[in-house]
Amino acid sequence: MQNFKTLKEFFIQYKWKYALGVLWLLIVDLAQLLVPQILRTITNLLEAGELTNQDLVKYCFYMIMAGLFIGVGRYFWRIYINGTSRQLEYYLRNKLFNHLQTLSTNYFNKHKTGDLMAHATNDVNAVRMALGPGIVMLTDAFFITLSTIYAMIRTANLRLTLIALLPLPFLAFMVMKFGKMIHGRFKNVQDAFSKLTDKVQENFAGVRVIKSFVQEEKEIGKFTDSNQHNFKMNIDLIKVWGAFSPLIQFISAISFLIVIWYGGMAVINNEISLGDFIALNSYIALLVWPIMAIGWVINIFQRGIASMERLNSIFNEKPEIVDAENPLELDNINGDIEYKNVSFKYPGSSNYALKNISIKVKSGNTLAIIGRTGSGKTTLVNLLIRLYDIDEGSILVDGNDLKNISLITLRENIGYVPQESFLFSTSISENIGFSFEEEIDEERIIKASRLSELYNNVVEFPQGFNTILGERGVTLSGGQKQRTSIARAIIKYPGILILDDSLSAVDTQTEERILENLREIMKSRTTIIISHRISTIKNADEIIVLDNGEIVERGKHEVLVGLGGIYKNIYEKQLLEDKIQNLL
Ligand SMILES: Nc1ncnc2c1ncn2[C@@H]1O[C@H](COP(=O)(O)OP(=O)(O)OP(=O)(O)O)[C@@H](O)[C@H]1O
Repeated sequence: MQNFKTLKEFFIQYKWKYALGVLWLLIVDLAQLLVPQILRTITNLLEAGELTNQDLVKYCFYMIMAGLFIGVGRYFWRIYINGTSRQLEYYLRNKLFNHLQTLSTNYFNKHKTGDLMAHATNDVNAVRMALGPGIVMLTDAFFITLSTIYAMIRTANLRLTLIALLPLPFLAFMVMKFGKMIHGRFKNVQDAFSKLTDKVQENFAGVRVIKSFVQEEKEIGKFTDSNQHNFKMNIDLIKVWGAFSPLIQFISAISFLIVIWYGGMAVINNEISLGDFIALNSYIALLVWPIMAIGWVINIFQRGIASMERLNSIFNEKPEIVDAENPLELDNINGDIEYKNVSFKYPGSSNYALKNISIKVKSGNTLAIIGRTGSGKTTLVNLLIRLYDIDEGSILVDGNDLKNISLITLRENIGYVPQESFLFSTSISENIGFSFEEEIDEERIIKASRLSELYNNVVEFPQGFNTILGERGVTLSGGQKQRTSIARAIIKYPGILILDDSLSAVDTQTEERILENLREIMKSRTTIIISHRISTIKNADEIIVLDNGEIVERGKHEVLVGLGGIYKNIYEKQLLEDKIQNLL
């Protein structure tokens, strides 16, 4: 039950709805208890030959009224309890999504998307079941059982009631035994489903790679294994569950048998009337449901607790990157950047991704970064947007330690174009205006798209800027996707613009035009360009060459060519490639 503490706020807010629901449920249960009493009276009158037509009409009317009452009552408890549990589902899913949004990138490196999706669907659902239908069954199991036993004792006698209820302790024992097994197997089912979802998600996301490497068969095989495992875990659960339900029914049927046997004998011996016998039978029939419900309740609560445990482990996860105590809220950032002796290892890694990095970039200047793959270029900019925090050295922006600037100020003032252009499945204009909460002028969208040399392409689409992109923007070419990402970053005129290999899919003439446009708007701002192409970075104010996490060369293009090191090497290779290209 400790696990449900996370939902305290919700319970406080909705306690009256739950209370009303339970109240209606109790009223219905009471009305149900009246029916055997009416039957008993009718039978007794019949047996005594005293039942008149008028009595018959009266008792039938009572039965109809009880039925109506039960029907109306059921409607209300469903609205209050099940309706509130749907509200809980909504609340929990929102809470989960909001919390996940606060977590740092590193959390998403460690946890698979499929797993998180399973939490948001299966686990939330299991908690809803526990706190909706579970509560109904718990109330019923408790209240009907007690009140029915009380009514049985009053109708017949203690001895007969006790004999009829003899199988109950055995039932409780079985329920406990099975409950444990069900809990374990249900957890396995949840895990298997997570893995399956993950496999499906990864396959669909990577469908182009799978097809181009002709790996469909292998992937189908892997999926089948995962599906088979999921199936097996479900079967394992069904096996226990399948034995559990009939066993409970069997045990309750024994109670029936006892009532018929001993009750019949009691009628013969004139210990109880025929009406009492009929009522006892009806009570046992009434008891079957709560006895069954005990099993269900245990099962549903076991599942709910297991799922809440899993959800709590996410809720307990703290974001690694957080604001300082009194963070600086700046109106804007000019773009003076300084890295002072920065060294960095990724969490869990023993190798340095960056070693002793010192850089100074003045606002209005362009810094370019080049180097072999894996040399630390992306890491360098990841630190500037605080996707990770550093332990060694410091980074200053406009003279302030990065950690003291509020994350919102920092990120709102940085325009970041990542290496992989991720676009959302909405229109092009919504993708470009992504950083704005309100809808923005078409003029601004057009201007940003002109600056990123995307405009001419988009106007050729029949729907223009309203063109809806498929998942991951498949309706656009690689270069168009990159330029949409650039438009998305520059539309907010950021103090710092970061292009992480963002022109690699654009031809050199277009690239030249984009850089020219950017030079114009970034005059009083800072630009950081990462590239493998010399043509992209040759006009930068400073170029640094990274190798194995260290700056090995730095300076302007001409200086670096003069050094005769890695930069010159890359430059000459690219010149040669261009010459060969021109010859073809
Ligand atoms: N999340 C991570 N966890 C652990 N190590 C990482 C992580 N991301 C990157 N690395 C490692 O850090 C090093 C630098 O990676 P980085 O992405 O900065 O290289 P890069 O120069 O941008 O490469 P590329 O040109 O291929 O984009 C690499 O050795 C890489 O394996």
